Amino acid sequence: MLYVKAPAKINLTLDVLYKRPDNYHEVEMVMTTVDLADRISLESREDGVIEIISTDNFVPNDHRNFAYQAARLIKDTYGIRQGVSITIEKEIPIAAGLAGGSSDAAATLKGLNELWNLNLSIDELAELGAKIGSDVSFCVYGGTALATGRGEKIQELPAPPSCWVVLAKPKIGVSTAEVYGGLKVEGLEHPNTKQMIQAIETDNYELLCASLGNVLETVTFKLHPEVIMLKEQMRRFGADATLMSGSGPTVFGLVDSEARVSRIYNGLRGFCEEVYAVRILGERNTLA
Ligand SMILES: C[C@@](CO)(OP(=O)(O)O)[C@H](O)COP(=O)(O)OP(=O)(O)OC[C@H]1O[C@@H](n2ccc(N)nc2=O)[C@H](O)[C@@H]1O
Ligand SMILES: Nc1ncnc2c1ncn2[C@@H]1O[C@H](COP(=O)(O)OP(=O)(O)O)[C@@H](O)[C@H]1O
Repeated sequence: MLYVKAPAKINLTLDVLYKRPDNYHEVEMVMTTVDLADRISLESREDGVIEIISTDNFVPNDHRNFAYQAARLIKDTYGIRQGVSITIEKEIPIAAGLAGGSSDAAATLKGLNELWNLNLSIDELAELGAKIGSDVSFCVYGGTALATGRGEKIQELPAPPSCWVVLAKPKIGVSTAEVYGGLKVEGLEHPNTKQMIQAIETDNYELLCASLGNVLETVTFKLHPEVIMLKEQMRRFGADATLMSGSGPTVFGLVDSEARVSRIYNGLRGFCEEVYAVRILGERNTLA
């Protein structure tokens, strides 16, 4: 049995440059992993079957599961005869903008590389991951990175300034495809990606807070106005800066003092069930 951690990501910036002919959007995103993670265990089996076991009823247990797709891809690409039982202990909220499914796929790719002695490099695993979803390559590397293309081209960045991240997810799920589909690229207010990278490279927490930005907020705010309210509440309870992660609806707040973390956490818990106080992981993953 092999255990692999699958951490969630947040988007510190998310910019869309244009809509591509293949119907994806060309993006520029600064992403980082946080220490809220699913736990994946993998057990090789001789009958060739890929089995998904999860206690969470909202996690698909068939070919729709991204971890299933990762195992299928490895089996088909490298002609592997064995199967695998994949147990997913879900901690990351689903359809939340935190890349839970993509991270499960990335952890499965890394785990199977080890379990089946494939000796693939992290770059090869990231390339395989891009076939499953745009966020999977980033999840293979973890840490902090600039993601471009449709999200699959990854340039490593140093760890951001140390701080706390309070995450709050309203009781709604958001479809990534619907949010991208509702975006009007003309007239967008673009985040300053270069300034965000500078903030990270110079370890400047104030500049990082000032550089947060996500163009998808405009779409999700229209669909679900409660997300704006949550951002405002978080700010009122004392977060230094707030942003929606990915396509949402999770909102995160950055805080540099531990005392304020509990105030924000306790304040939000009053009207939002899913609240987490976590740290930025910062460093890149090593292979499983
Ligand atoms: C918005 C982001 C930000 O990190 O994350 P989430 O909110 O999903 O966590 C990502 O761009 C989501 O990546 P991911 O969830 O892997 O998306 P995919 O499965 O590749 O694509 C789902 C759908 O989103 C749209 N899509 C996705 C990526 C992209 N660059 N342009 C798009 O237009 C397409 O309609 C696609 O069919
Ligand atoms: N391992 C998995 N964990 C969670 N959801 C999954 C998984 N595999 C496939 N899905 C499907 O992917 C959809 C998006 O889920 P998720 O990756 O959690 O969100 P997001 O794209 O917002 O980061 C879910 O609605 C779910 O049906």
